Amino acid sequence: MGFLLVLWMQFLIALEIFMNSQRKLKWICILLIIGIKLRVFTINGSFSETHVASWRDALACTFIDDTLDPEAIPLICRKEITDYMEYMIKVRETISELLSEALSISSDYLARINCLKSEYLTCLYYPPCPEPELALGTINHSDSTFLTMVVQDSSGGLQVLYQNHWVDVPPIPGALVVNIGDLMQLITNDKFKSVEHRVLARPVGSRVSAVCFFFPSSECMLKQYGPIKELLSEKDPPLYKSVSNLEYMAYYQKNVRECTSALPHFKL
Ligand SMILES: O=C(O)CCC(=O)C(=O)O
Ligand SMILES: [Fe+2]
Repeated sequence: MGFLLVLWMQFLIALEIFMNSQRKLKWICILLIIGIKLRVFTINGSFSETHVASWRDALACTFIDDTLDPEAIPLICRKEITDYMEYMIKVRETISELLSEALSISSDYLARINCLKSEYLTCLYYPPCPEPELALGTINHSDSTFLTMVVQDSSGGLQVLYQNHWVDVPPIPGALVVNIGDLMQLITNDKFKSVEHRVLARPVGSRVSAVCFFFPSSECMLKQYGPIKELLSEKDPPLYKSVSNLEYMAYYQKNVRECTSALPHFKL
C-alpha cells in the first residue's frame, strides 16, 4: 500500500505540473490532436444553451492491447504514466476475476472475451471555476466503456446518482474508484449497473484525477458483445441487442449531447 500511495502521489503531482505547464496551449485550442496516440484537450461539451459545460482539461492516451510507445507520452510525466499503467493492468486482472466470480461464471470469463484488454487513460485537470453554479467539472454521464478505474486527489467533488440523489464519493488515500461501464451492464444483462456520475466545479483550488477506461483488444473491436449466455434463462431473458465496441462508441459520440447514456438505444 505504501508503494501504491507513493506511485499515485508522484503520478498526480506530475500530472498537475504538466497540466499547468500547458496552460497557454490549453486555452488557445479546444482540441489539439498530437498524432492519434496522445491528445491534449479542453472539453467544454456542447455550447448549446440547454447544456452545462465541463470545466476541465485533459491529457489522454490510448493503450491498444495494453501497449503504447512510451515516446508518445510527454517526458515530464512519461515514467509516472508508464508505471501507473503497469499497475492498472495488474489490478485489472484481479478485478476481472472478482467480477466474473460475482457473476457466478468461470473466473477467467471476462479475461477470455477480451473486453478489458485496451485502455484509454484520461488525466484530468479541473481549474478553479469563476462561476461554478453555471458549470460542472464533468457533466452527468455514465461511462460508455466496459470498466473504469479512477484515482482522484484529495479535493473531492465526484458524485454518483443513487436513488435520485447525488451522493459524494469521498477521496480515500490509496483507494481506487471502480465504475461499471454501459457495455458491462449490457453483457451482464443488468446484473451490474453502470452508474450515472459527475464532478462538481469549484471556485477555488484545482483538482486532478486519472480515469482509466477499459475496452476490448484490437482484434475484438468489431466483435459483437451481447448478454452473456450463462446469465440468461427463461426467467432472465436478454434485455439488450448485441453490439460491437466500435458501433456502441459511434452511437454514443453522435448522441451524447441528448442523453447521459447510449444504453437505452440498445434495449430489446
Ligand atoms: O474526474 C473524475 O473523478 C471522474 C471523471 C469521469 O467520470 C470521466 O471522465 O468519465
Ligand atoms: Fe465517468
